[in-house]
Amino acid sequence: MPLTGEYEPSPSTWAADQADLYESSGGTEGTTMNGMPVILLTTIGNKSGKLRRTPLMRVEHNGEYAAVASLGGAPKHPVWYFNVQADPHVELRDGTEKWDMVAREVTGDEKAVWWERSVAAYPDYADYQKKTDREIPVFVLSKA
Ligand SMILES: C[C@H](OP(=O)(O)OC[C@@H](O)[C@@H](O)[C@@H](O)Cn1c2nc(=O)[nH]c(=O)c-2cc2ccc(O)cc21)C(=O)N[C@@H](CCC(=O)N[C@@H](CCC(=O)O)C(=O)O)C(=O)O
Repeated sequence: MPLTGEYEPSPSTWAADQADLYESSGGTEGTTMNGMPVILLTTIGNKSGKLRRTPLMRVEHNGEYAAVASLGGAPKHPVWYFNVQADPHVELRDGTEKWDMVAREVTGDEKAVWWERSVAAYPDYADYQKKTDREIPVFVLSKA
């Protein structure tokens, strides 16, 4: 069931601009960063109830995706993390395709497998984790 609600762009304009281009082009533009593939995650704001759209690096394996709450290795989680924690029903756009997904935070061995996949897809994640004592959380998104 697609998420409904009023869309509220992020104040982080570079990300909001990419999210808007990605969505408004139906996934034909705004689909990369530095030449690497990007997906678009839609969540429900856990305080506002508004739709929030967040570009993330694309990490896919057998139809499941990782959502890596890296925020460039900042000391705090990105706030979209708390949206997904509060309501794991999300939407993921990968290019022109879009699905309802259910997110679960992974830990332990499962996280290690998905972290390896994430770093393979986007090596900067390893640098971000070195930058911070915060353990960068990873959600795995499966088709609803
Ligand atoms: C700036 C802030 O954004 P954020 O949710 O913390 O997410 C920060 C970043 O992760 C986000 O900008 C990402 O898109 C950045 N980003 C990546 N961020 C990552 O963490 N990982 C990535 O792999 C990644 C890749 C990427 C690729 C392209 C690109 O353009 C951006 C990319 C934001 O939007 N804040 C809003 C609130 C947003 C929100 O969800 N509010 C909730 C409440 C949240 C709460 O406070 O609990 C609500 O509406 O209820 C505000 O300050 O008004």
